[in-house]
Amino acid sequence: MAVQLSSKEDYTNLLDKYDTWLFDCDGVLWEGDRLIDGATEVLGILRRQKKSVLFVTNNATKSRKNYKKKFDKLSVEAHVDEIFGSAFAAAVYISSVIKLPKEKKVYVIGMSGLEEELQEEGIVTLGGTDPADNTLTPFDLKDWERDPAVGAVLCGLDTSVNYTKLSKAFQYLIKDPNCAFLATNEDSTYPTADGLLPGAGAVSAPLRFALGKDPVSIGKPAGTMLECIKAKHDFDPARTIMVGDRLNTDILFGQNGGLATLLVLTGITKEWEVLGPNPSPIVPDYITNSIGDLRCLGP
Ligand SMILES: O=C(O)[C@H](O)[C@H](O)COP(=O)(O)O
Ligand SMILES: [Mg+2]
Repeated sequence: MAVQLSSKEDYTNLLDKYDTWLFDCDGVLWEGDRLIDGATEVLGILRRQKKSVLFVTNNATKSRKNYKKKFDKLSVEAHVDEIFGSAFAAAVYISSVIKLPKEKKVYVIGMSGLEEELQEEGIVTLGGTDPADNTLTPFDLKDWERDPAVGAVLCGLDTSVNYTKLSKAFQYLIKDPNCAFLATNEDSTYPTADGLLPGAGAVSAPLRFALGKDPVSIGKPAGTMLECIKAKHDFDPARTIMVGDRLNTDILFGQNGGLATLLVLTGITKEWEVLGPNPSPIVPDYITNSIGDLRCLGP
């Protein structure tokens, strides 16, 4: 059963128990460009208490450098080495886990941040923000020449997804049985400042349906991102807590990694999903309304 945090003593105990705090971003620190009330103060409190603060987002629309600019714009202290996104994890996965040969290319359904992380890892990309792929002109297969060098299709949140991109990705995956089908993450929805929108999982869903198979999903709850974090930061899983808003990504990611988990209710998950009447089988260690509740630990 999740421990519902409410008193200053509850939050103080959490502060004493955990040295490393992993924060999900969308729905925990912000919704779109709107900061969650108190988030900046609480991050400041944790840093003053000499806690390690890391950011772990499934949002593949931005590279780590882009996220650093977003943090700066929102006046939230963050260092690029503290930021881990599924775009970065996907680049590491392709280069270091499946070790895609350098002569192979990746067809991308995704945005510039994803392309940037892949290209920084030395991976040649097709699709993505290429104007030839960002068109509503009907796709005509006889006018298109498949690039045989494509060895993987990677899907991330793409707010410009279209039939041309889906068709090219589909062709790459049915014509070459060795072409890897990858997704940065499979979040069903995306919490913006003005409400829910379809998430990255809804972008790859047409391909899953047309192909009759699922992609390898690299983001939370998969362990790839935690492996990326371990490669850069020393931390004790027993004294590390993952703070998230989605049970089947953030909380499961924490549990898979042997971390403590704190669910906040400022994003996707609603209280009844944890407390009943029909609770999820994924049960966080702790639950609180907002990360802002930890302000009581200030100044
Ligand atoms: O659709 C998506 O990609 C996700 O909703 C979104 O970007 C999740 O980001 P996170 O909550 O992991 O920061
Ligand atoms: Mg989130």
